[in-house]
Amino acid sequence: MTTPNDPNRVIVFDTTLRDGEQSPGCSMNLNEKLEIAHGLKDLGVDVIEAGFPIASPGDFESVQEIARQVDGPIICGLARCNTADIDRAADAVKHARRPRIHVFLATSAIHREFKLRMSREEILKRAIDGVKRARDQIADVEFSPEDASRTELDFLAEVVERAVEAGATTLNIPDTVGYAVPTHYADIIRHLKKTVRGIDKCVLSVHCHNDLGLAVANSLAALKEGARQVECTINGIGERAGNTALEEVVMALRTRQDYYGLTTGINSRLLLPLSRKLSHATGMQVQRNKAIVGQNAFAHEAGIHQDGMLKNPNTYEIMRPEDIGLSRTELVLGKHSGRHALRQKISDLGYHLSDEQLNKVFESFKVLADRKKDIYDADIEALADTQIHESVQKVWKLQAFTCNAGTGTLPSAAVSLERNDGKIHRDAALGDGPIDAVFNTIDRITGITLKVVDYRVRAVTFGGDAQGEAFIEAEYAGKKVTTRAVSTDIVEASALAYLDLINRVTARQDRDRLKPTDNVSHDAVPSL
Ligand SMILES: CC(=O)SCCNC(=O)CCNC(=O)[C@H](O)C(C)(C)COP(=O)(O)OP(=O)(O)OC[C@H]1O[C@@H](n2cnc3c(N)ncnc32)[C@H](O)[C@@H]1OP(=O)(O)O
Ligand SMILES: CC(C)C(=O)C(=O)O
Repeated sequence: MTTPNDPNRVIVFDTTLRDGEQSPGCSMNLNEKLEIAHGLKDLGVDVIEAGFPIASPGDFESVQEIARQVDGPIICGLARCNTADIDRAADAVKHARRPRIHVFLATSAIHREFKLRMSREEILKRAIDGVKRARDQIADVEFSPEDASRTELDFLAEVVERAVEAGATTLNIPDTVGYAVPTHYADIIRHLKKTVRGIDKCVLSVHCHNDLGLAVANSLAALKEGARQVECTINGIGERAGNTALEEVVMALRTRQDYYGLTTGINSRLLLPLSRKLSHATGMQVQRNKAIVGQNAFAHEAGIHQDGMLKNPNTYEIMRPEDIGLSRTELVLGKHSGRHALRQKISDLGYHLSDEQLNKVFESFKVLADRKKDIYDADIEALADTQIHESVQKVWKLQAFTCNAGTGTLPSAAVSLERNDGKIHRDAALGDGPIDAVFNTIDRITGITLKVVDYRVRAVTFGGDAQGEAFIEAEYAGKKVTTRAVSTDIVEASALAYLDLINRVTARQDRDRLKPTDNVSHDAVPSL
């Protein structure tokens, strides 16, 4: 039997594989169902409604295999109130260590009149017969008066009482069409608890649909009134707008233990992995802002929130991400973010900018965020690199140069550089061409030799006075760096670009010479 000893322990009845699978586009094959069923067992659900065995040979086989292979939870099969359905369900679940049959019959006037075409008396008889037939085969029988929330209260109480008398061990009160609202649903549960004889011998269960977006709220309201089984599905999948989302109801009970005083047997850290597994199996994506398992559920973009989160996560999070299986909260950078979050991101990316540098990056970040929806780490790196690049102290400045090239002459260059101490350094060298000669001369003056691995020039404007851009990719101490410079003279553009790389290397060497205690933003110097 399923009645837990602890009166505050809620039985989690998962119907992902039955009601969940009824949602269009969510059909699963046998292997997928087995995989989900094992996941549900690991998650710690108490009951797995594995399918509706009469529905198809495939459904029967799935329920049967789950009953055979998944040991731990109660394995349940659904049946209408007729002999064939009940016997088929009994056959499917019989191999489970703890089998259950779930029989249902609609009780509301609209279903009686238009769907079943049965009188109240016929409904009572079919319900009693159904429960008895199930009880004859399996000791654990759940009965559901379908569309209970739209059923006349007195008749609902009568059907439920007769089902108890017939041997039902769990009484489920479905809000089949998601019509209930929390106070109304709580009233129904309270009324049944007060008026139905023998109801205390059964577990009172709730099964809610989300047509008005109230499935979880209604379930919680019923649990507060004394229901002790909640029927739900992973990601809230199910007919139409879905069922009560397991992850939401479980985390609500856990987070608001102070209010409900109820517990479940769920290992909440497996919620996200199972949610993802189900999405993959069904192809049904979880909406980004879905509670608990949505991509945004633990993501913050607003600067004021990010600042609060960095100071103390409790300011804007009521659950810890790791409690649902997420490694950490995400601070998403976007147009609403502030300096605190940007600083954190920049630091996570390995930069150590000064306040002044950060402010400059922040300004360009805001301009970028206005234009761009998603800001990636690479965007932030580019902004930080640009800022660092601009703030590198220029040790060497090009003062003058000449170069010679032509048929029958050796390509040569003479270069004059000014160091930042004001001294002028001059030298000359040969090369494979005039530009190579300029680079060689710069090497001789500065004492640094770069290995150029890529070199390109292109015109960046039009006409005879077009600006030429020189692009250089070079290697120094095993690290690659690129730069570009623009001039109307392509040899000068090349010399400027090369000198820019030399300046970065020099800055890096200077940094290495500085003591760690110096009040300088050392790591702001890009590595070469
Ligand atoms: C609220 C819920 O989620 S209930 C579960 C709903 N899930 C499903 O329906 C999915 C699986 N269903 C199926 O594969 C098919 O509907 C089957 C195999 C069960 C039945 O198929 P069919 O025999 O062709 O009947 P069909 O689905 O067209 O109609 C349902 C019949 O069951 C009857 N019925 C509905 N609920 C019940 C019930 N709880 N007890 C007895 N009979 C019922 C209907 O009145 C109708 O009977 P009728 O043929 O005499 O008019
Ligand atoms: C079979 C019952 C419990 C059902 O799925 C519903 O009423 O929604």
